[in-house]
Amino acid sequence: MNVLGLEARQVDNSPGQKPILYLEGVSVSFDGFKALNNLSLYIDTGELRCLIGPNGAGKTTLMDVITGKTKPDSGSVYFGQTLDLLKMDEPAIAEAGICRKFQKPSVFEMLSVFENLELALATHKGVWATLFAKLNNHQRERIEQVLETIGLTEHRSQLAGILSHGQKQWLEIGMLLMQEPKVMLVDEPVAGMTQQEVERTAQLLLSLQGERSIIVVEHDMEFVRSIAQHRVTVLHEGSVLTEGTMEEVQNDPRVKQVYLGD
Ligand SMILES: Nc1ncnc2c1ncn2[C@@H]1O[C@H](COP(=O)(O)OP(=O)(O)OP(=O)(O)O)[C@@H](O)[C@H]1O
Repeated sequence: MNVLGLEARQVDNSPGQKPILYLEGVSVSFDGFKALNNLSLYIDTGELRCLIGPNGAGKTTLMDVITGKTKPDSGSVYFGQTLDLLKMDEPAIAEAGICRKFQKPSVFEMLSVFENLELALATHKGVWATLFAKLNNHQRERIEQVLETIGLTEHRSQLAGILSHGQKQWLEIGMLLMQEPKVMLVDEPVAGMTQQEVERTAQLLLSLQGERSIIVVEHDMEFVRSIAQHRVTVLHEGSVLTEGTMEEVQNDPRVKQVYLGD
C-alpha cells in the first residue's frame, strides 16, 4: 500500500501478452522534415510505458498520430487487433477508448472537484443539463471510486480553482478515468510539481497500470525511474533509438550520447 492507499498493480509481462497498440513503419513529414521516421512501437495491454528522448525527438508527434490529430504519410497504426486508427477521426478514436492528458491541467476552476468528475461523465448533454441531472447509483459510485483513486475524497466539495497544481493534475487524470479509457496518453505529468506530488503521481500511475495501458512522456528521469517497471522507449530523430529496462537504457552509450549525458 502507498500513501494514496493504493496498491500498485503487477503487470503480466509474460510473452504472448497481446499488444493494445501497434505502430509500424510510421513516418510524418512537415515540409520535408521527418518528425517521425519509419517508427515502430508496440504497447502491451495493461502496460505502463515511459517514452523519453531529447527535445524534437518526435514524442508529441507520436501522441498526435495515436490520437488522430496528425495523419502519417505512411505506416500503420492499430488499436487492439482490428481497429485501424488511420481510418478514424479524433472523436472516434477518443470514443474507442484512447484518451490524452496534456501537460497543463485543464479543469473547470469554478466548479467543485465532484462536479468536475460529474461533468466528465457527460456524453452529449452539455454542462448545465449534466450538472442538474440526477446521478444514478452507478454514476455516484463511479465518482466515489475515482475520488479515492486520485486521493481527493476529502476535497470533493472544494472548488477546483483552489487546488494545488498537483491536485489539479490528479483531478484531470480522474476526469479521464471517468470515461473508462483503455489507453491513456499522459504528457509530462509531473512538470511543476513538488517532490511529494511527484511521488504521489508515481503511485497513482502505478496503481492504474494493468487495468489501463498508459504511455507517459516525461523528461524527469527520477520520476521515470520510479514508474518504469517494464520497458522504457527512447526516441531520437523520429525513430526508436532503443527499448529496454530503465537500467539497460541508462547504460546504453547511444542514449548517453543523445540524451542522458555521461
Ligand atoms: N506542425 C509542425 N510543423 C513543422 N514542424 C513540426 C510540427 N510539429 C512538430 N514539428 C517538428 O517535428 C520535430 C518533432 O517534434 P515533437 O514536438 O514531436 O518533438 P518532442 O519529442 O515532443 O519534443 P519536446 O520534448 O521538446 O516536446 C521537431 O523538430 C519539431 O520542430
